[in-house]
Amino acid sequence: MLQIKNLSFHYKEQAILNHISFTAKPGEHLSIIGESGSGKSTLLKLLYGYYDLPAGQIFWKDTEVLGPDYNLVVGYDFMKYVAQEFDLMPYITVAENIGAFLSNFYPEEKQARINELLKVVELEPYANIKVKELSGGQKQRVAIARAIAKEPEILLLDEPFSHIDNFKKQSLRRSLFKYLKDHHITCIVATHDKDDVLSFSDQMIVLHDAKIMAQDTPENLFKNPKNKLIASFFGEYNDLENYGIIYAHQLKLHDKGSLKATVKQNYFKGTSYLIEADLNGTNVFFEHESALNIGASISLNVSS
Ligand SMILES: Nc1ncnc2c1ncn2[C@@H]1O[C@H](COP(=O)(O)OP(=O)(O)OP(=O)(O)O)[C@@H](O)[C@H]1O
Repeated sequence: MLQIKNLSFHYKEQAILNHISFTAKPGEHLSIIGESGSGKSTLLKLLYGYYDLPAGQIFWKDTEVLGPDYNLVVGYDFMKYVAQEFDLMPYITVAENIGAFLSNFYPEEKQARINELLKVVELEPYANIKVKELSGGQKQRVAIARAIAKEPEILLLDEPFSHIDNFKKQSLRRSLFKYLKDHHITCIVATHDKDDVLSFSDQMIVLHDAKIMAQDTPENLFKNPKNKLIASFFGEYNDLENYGIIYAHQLKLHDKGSLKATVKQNYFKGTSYLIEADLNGTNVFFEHESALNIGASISLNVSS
């Protein structure tokens, strides 16, 4: 079990993290979300032992994670960290980078393991290309493969797909998170992307004002967002008098709807349109299968 006990941290005077406590079980997948600057990366670095803790403790099983005051070399064998800036060896190939920390004792096993990892991150065609010739997204995939090469017990991922295009992102996400679950690797992900969280995380932590503002399953937080910050992570929403937070997909055009509004703008979203309308002087957003005439008077209903 990963245990974070009453952790506080500051770079200068201002607290970045204040009295943070949570746990993650072996094999569990936990996401950390929060606005830019809320301390997600700092928290991952602290979990990795990158800084000394002014207050609080971090344990993995019986081992206390300690910072550079206690460890000559930052980090522990049971844990790997893929930072936003990945640190690869540019003049050797993708396969050599992935295998850099694997034992040379059994060359065939080593090659099989490299091939398996190339498959997980979908980089088989690039095995023999030098890393300096790769794009940012390809480098990010090499960094992920190298981090899981020696099967860590915990993997810390900071915005793991931020450099990866939408063509690859969906299948890569499924492939990596399935691999981690199958191998019982605890995974802590800092992310801005709801798609990293909704289908894959067991728990989700929302950081705000240096504290944990909410912690629950993604499904519970999605279905009952207790404030606008949480709702905004999941999508377009409205804060309606008498109703509270209502996502755009919950507000529907309805002949007998009690909310009278005027269409202001249509935004094509692929599977539907996001319609912006004026409701008593307030902008509201709802989804609809087609665009509506600007200026049209409409009635809306809230559906569950
Ligand atoms: N090395 C540092 N020295 C001083 N302040 C820092 C340092 N690293 C981060 N900070 C500050 O700490 C706060 C938290 O930064 P952090 O990178 O942890 O946020 P984040 O939630 O990961 O942001 P983002 O989503 O933009 O990556 C920010 O205000 C940032 O400016």
